[in-house]
Amino acid sequence: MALNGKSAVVTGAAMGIGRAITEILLQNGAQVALLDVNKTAGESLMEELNKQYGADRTLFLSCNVESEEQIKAAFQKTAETFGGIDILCNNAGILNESTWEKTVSINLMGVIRGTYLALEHMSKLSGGRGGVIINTASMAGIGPLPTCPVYTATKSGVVGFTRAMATASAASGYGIRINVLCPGFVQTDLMSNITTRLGQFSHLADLAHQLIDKIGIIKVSDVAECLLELVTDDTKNGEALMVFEKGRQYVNFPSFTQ
Ligand SMILES: NC(=O)C1=CN([C@@H]2O[C@H](COP(=O)(O)OP(=O)(O)OC[C@H]3O[C@@H](n4cnc5c(N)ncnc54)[C@H](O)[C@@H]3O)[C@@H](O)[C@H]2O)C=CC1
Ligand SMILES: CCCCC/C=C\C=C\C(=O)C/C=C\C/C=C\CCCC(=O)O
Repeated sequence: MALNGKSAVVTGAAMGIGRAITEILLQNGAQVALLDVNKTAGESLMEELNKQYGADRTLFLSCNVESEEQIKAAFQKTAETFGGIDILCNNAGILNESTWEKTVSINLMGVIRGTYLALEHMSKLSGGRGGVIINTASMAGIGPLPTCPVYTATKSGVVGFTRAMATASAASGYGIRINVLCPGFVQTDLMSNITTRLGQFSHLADLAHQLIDKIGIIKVSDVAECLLELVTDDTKNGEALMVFEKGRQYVNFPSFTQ
């Protein structure tokens, strides 16, 4: 899919990986609605991007992915402003093992809420143009991160949801491809001051550091380049793409259908 003139929505767009995703979509010609719960950071980023890409290319919408109502309103506003929705990046996420119900609500339920509400705008069965949905999971969703069992569970959930929805979409004729990004450690705010957010597992922080030494830390731009591949390559549906210091790798899952 070529991105020129396409309309995209990115959740958790104000900083970190979401910001890098927003920038790569803009660089490739898309119009982007930035959804984030952090109004100050979101509005200031939109001002910066407006100067760089032109005022008609971005739209900041204050939106908490825990709220169905707020997502619905944000998608409606995006569709009215840009004339539809072609790309959704469900990226917003947190890591907090102490407030674990909130972690589930944002990381897993937020992705499901966003996807289901987007179908109303994107699915060819409900008058949409089809398109692509990319969910941000983590390598933690493939192999466990022992310091963060609930975070790991949400990311495994996002991988499973994406793969099942991708097959459901193809079998139903939605015209939407759905893929999942699985980054390793990425230099963002989520990685800093993490020890308190590991809750009852903070004593295991050394295990995480050993993993970091093993797989390295990458830049947000490395993740954004993988997103671009998953969005633009029309052959990719139901794929999980890992990205870490050694490079990128599609996950080979066992197949039970042959
Ligand atoms: N940084 C890392 O090492 C990795 C991060 N990830 C995932 O990438 C995604 C983005 O994380 P980062 O950029 O690292 O984090 P970050 O903390 O730098 O940025 C997260 C953004 O999401 C927004 N956000 C948080 N809760 C929200 C909510 N309820 N509704 C709307 N927006 C909300 C924040 O305001 C912020 O702008 C997350 O899903 C995270 O789990 C995956 C693998 C590794
Ligand atoms: C192959 C096994 C799983 C590898 C998981 C790799 C990376 C996942 C990263 C994330 O999704 C989230 C980022 C940070 C994780 C949390 C703890 C790191 C602790 C760092 C610290 O204490 O400074």
